[in-house]
This record gives sequence, C-alpha cells and structure tokens, in this order.
Amino acid sequence: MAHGDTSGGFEKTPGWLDWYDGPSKPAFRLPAGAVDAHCHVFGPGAQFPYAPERKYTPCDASAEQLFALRDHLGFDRNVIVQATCHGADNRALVDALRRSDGRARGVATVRRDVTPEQLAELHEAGVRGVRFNFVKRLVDRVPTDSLAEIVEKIRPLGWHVVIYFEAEDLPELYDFFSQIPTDVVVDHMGRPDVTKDPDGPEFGLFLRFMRENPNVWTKVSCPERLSVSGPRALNGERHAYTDVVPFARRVVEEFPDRVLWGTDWPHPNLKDHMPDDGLLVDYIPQIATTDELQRKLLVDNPARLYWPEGA
Ligand SMILES: O=C(O)c1cc(C(=O)O)oc(=O)c1
Repeated sequence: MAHGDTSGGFEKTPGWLDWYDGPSKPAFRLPAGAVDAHCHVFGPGAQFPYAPERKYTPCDASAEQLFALRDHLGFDRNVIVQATCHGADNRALVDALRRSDGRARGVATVRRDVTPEQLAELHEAGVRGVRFNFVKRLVDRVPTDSLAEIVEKIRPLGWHVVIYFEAEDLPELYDFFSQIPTDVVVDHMGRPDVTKDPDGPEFGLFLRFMRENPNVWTKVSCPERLSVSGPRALNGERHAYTDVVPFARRVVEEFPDRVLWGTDWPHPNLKDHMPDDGLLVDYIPQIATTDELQRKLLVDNPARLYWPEGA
C-alpha cells in the first residue's frame, strides 16, 4: 500500500494532502532526550476505524511510521495526541502507546460519562492528559459544564488538559480556561493570526492569559499551519516560516519553562503544502536561540509534564 492510502473502505477527504515521504535529515542536531510533544496517529482505518462523527477522513499514518520518523529526525520520545478523526475512540492511540516501549505518552479524548476504570486503563497505557477542542471546523462544541465534569474526573490521576482554540475565540473562553485547576497546555499558541502585530491586542491577550495563569503551558508548534508568507519548509529551506518566528520566539523567551514543541505529524488538514519534517526541525533554532532554551523546550519541559517519574 502506498503511504498516503486510507484503508478499511474509507475515502480521503477531497484535496487531502498526504504526509511528506522521505523527509531530509535535520541540520539542527536535537539534544539527547528530545521529545516530539505533539503528533498523531491515523488508523490505519482497516484496524482502527475513523469515528462516524469525524469532520475529515485522513490518509493512514500508523504508529510504525511515526516511530520511524522519530528515529529519522533524532527524537527520543513522542507525545501522541488523539486526533479528532478518531473522536473519543482512543484505541489507535492506546495501541501506539503500548507498542512504544514506554517511549510515548498520550493525550486522549473522553466523554463526560467516562468511568474511573476506563481512565485507569488509559493511564496504564501512558495517557497523561485529555484534549478539549474548540475549533469549529473540527468538532461540535461540547458544553463547558461537561468539560468541567471531565476535569474533576481526571484530576485525581494528576493529568492535565490540552486545549485547542483559535485566537478570535479566546475572549469568550478566557474565564472558563482560567478556572481549570490542573495544568493546561494550549495547542499551537492559540492559533494567532500572524499577519497581525505580535505586540498588538490579539496576541497580547494570549500573553496575558499565560502571565495570569502560571499553570498554563503552550506548544510553540505548527508554523506550517500558521504561516501566511512562508517560506515553506521545502526544497532545502532551513529558515522556514519567518512570519511566525516573532510570535513563537516571544513566548519561548518569556515563558521558557512552560513551552513544548512538536512536529504535528502527519499534519492534518493542511491545504497549501505538506512540509518536509526534517526542515521543520530546522525551524526550532529560530525560535529557541540558545542551548539552554532548546534544552528546556525539547527535553526538560516535556519530561516534567509527561515523564515526571524520571523514566
Ligand atoms: O488544525 C487542524 O486541523 C488540526 C487538527 C487536529 C485534529 O484533528 O486532532 O489536530 C491538530 O493539532 C490540528
């Protein structure tokens, strides 16, 4: 089967871009113990069917393919985040975690009726957080009282909450997010509009959110998704997505102990181009410019959140 196929009788969403086959070796040498703290597995659909309520059907992207990419790029470990195309069916995620030899942790999606037994099983497999998604093209909105109930259920396990939202929705969600008592991790810097000023009110609100809430962390990931003017991480470009750099660098420098980075492989729903993941790794030194910042971003911070026992 070609890498970009979808198995199990599923048909890819029209215009779907498959993950990049044969990525380059990064020029940037990742520090020992580096964690790719945001990536996904898709299916394979024949084994782990896509959820009936999904908003897109991807190409397959298996655990083996993810682990091969990890080794090729020079990462040591992964944090695998439940993708919305699998809904609250975490079987593909759990299978990948179980086959990682302890080298992957997970973030699951659960519903309000999840039982303590189900949570214990997810924990045993390596899940350490739940994801709440507020991006309208990806999910139907779940009421905040359901989410608050889930927070109460996961809290005793020491888990955190990952939130994915777009910058324009932060004002409405600010108070709800601010009262979550666990650690909170914001996906992709809350998706700023990078054509706006990093010193302007929109990104200013996000920075204020992080300043006011010391339990909030963020992934300074997805420049390929946020960039408008590029240049793209393709054709040997080792200084890609310079329009996103001022935003990510600002966050890394103000909150060096609360930032994470991940490839976002296999990059769901990109419309413009699929990045070469090796060149995407070469983006990192543009936003974390010293050895110390790189070590915190890639090694120390993800270890504290996902492997606190020091394994
Ligand atoms: O922007 C997206 O389309 C996207 C989708 C998903 C998902 O479907 O879970 O995850 C991401 O991190 C980003």
